[in-house]
Amino acid sequence: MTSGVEREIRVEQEYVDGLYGLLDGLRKEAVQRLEGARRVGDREAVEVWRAEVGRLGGVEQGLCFGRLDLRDGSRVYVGRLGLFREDGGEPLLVDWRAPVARAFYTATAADPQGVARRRRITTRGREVVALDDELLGDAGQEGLVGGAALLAAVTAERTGRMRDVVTTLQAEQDRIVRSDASGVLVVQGGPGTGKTAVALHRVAYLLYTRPHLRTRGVLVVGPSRVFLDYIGQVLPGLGEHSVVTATTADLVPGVEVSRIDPPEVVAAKGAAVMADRLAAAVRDRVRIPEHPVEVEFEEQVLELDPRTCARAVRKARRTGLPHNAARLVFQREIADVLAHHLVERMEALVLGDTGEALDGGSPDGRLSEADLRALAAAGVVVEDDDEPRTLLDETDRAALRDSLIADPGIQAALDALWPPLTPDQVVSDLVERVDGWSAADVPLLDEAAALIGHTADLPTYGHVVVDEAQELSEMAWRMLMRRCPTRSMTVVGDLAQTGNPAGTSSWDRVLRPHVRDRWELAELTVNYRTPAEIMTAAATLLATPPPRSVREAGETPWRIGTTRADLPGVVADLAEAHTEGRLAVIAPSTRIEPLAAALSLTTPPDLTDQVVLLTPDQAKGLEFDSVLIADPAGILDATPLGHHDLYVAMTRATHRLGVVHPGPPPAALSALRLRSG
Ligand SMILES: Nc1ncnc2c1ncn2[C@@H]1O[C@H](COP(=O)(O)OP(=O)(O)OP(=O)(O)O)[C@@H](O)[C@H]1O
Repeated sequence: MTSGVEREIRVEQEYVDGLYGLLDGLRKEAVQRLEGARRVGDREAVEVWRAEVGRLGGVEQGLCFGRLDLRDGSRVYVGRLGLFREDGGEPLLVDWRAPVARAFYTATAADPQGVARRRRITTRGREVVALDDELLGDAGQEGLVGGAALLAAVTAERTGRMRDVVTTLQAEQDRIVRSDASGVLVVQGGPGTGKTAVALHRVAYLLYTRPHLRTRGVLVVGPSRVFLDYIGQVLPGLGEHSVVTATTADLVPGVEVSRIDPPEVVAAKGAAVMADRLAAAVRDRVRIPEHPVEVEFEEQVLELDPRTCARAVRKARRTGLPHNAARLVFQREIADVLAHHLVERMEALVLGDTGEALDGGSPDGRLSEADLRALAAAGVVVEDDDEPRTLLDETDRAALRDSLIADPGIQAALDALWPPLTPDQVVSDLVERVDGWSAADVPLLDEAAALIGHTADLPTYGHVVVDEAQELSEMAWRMLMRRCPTRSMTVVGDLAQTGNPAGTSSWDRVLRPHVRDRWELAELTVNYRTPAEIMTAAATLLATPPPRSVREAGETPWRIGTTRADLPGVVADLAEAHTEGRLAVIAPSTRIEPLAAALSLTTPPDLTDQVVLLTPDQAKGLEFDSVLIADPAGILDATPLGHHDLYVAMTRATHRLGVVHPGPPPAALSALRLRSG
């Protein structure tokens, strides 16, 4: 028996060696081509080959992880990228995203899809260390695909960095990854159901199947920089390096977020009505004078009357252009009228009703010095002969208008009516800017930028992924939609985890205004992270049942009571005694400082540390072997959605959960096992 397995491992090792040999050959060639392109200064080729070197470099671990033996006798090896014989013939390794590889994730005994055997190949480095076969000949067994490999993956100790799940992607996840939805695909699922994993694998899939996205760009939006670092290795491991990651606060360049708003202010700033208020603030900056305004141009006094201004404002607004661009239309309109007055006045000076030359400003019938200067300023050349020029043609009038606009005095008068604006000015009209901006101000600044036309350096993307999407305010959605003109998006989140007072409780409500019916919902139902015991404890915080856990961990969550004063000391002792894997201490923001001191920890956290200290907000999307909640009542009371925050905190654990509560425990946690000191 053993020798049979060993023999099989040897056979696979030989095959896998061949694949790595091919990979090495491709890498060598890519490096040479990159160097060649650099030598000749071909920047385009440098980009292409640099990307290729990155792609080939990223797939070293687990290059080949599966084999399908099909009923027709053929065999398909599945891996992180496609590899072909040097003569370009049959594929030796099929990219997991290719249609033929799909059965690796979705074939079951009940629906074998032509597969007789599915083999999982586990490698360490380049060495094949284990094989795991499933025979799909006999109907009857349903459920999770690749049970042993999956269990090994979900119980493995965490490293502080998310791994890809390409070898154990489950059928319900695969369906979402390969969905051909072209509008907005919403993936709703409870904690640990693999939403983040699925979203990232879908990005890799879309880049493979829709190559134009490589040029149009893909943006992944996550809740924090810490989270983006946490997921940062997943796409490179799938051979994809070209994706941009950002928090919503990063989406407006040059804005430094330096303060935190109270919950009610966050809610108010996030509401869609702010868009109307910003638009009104921009409109209100335009002023129509009540009385005629006198302006001077080359010693001539001209008058700007309210009706002319009102007409120019109407005309500029009718263009639908953003404020700063419409301002130029306004200026042209006014300058046209002023130029017209000026021309009339000059011509009246030199022409009579019959069109004959009259004695004008100077005794000899010539234009006065000031007139000549006005015309010269406009670029109109008046010949210095005895015959005064009688008519100004269109070109002259245009030149006169340009000179009027360029004149500092006129410019100042026009700016007083229709001022050029910056986003900061507009937002400062509406919100109190005490010392710097808050995260909730960023979508307002972006909205203002759109209203005034300050959007030149803001990139757009062909596809946008939004993680923890339940946290986005209506204003943040408006900002994201501006980054994605095609509205091709993958939106993943859990309405039961919404902690942001401006976040959502309905996908339809936030999406419909932008895409109407062009969004569809997919759901994930199995929790791969949090063991059943912990989910049962956390479920007391919810009105609806949580997702089914894929496993029990055998460790019952516990609680310890303490006093307010002793909390940091008790938590520090527990953290010190902790030896198994990574531990997250999750506490309300008011407790972070004393806890950081007691635990000698720094903030912001480094997730690869053995112990980290986080607020529930910072813990969103992350996971740890063990979680210690310090002051659950403090979390519950901190915001109107405190019960969601506590639920998020409790569901970060892959193995162990403890709760330290000063005073009596919150009712929802009172049934937890009481642990002695
Ligand atoms: N098919 C799978 N095979 C192995 N591990 C998986 C699979 N799906 C999910 N996981 C693991 O489960 C954990 C949770 O996944 P993920 O973070 O994507 O969940 P989530 O739905 O985004 O959770 P949350 O809403 O709590 O942020 C991760 O460690 C992930 O690697």
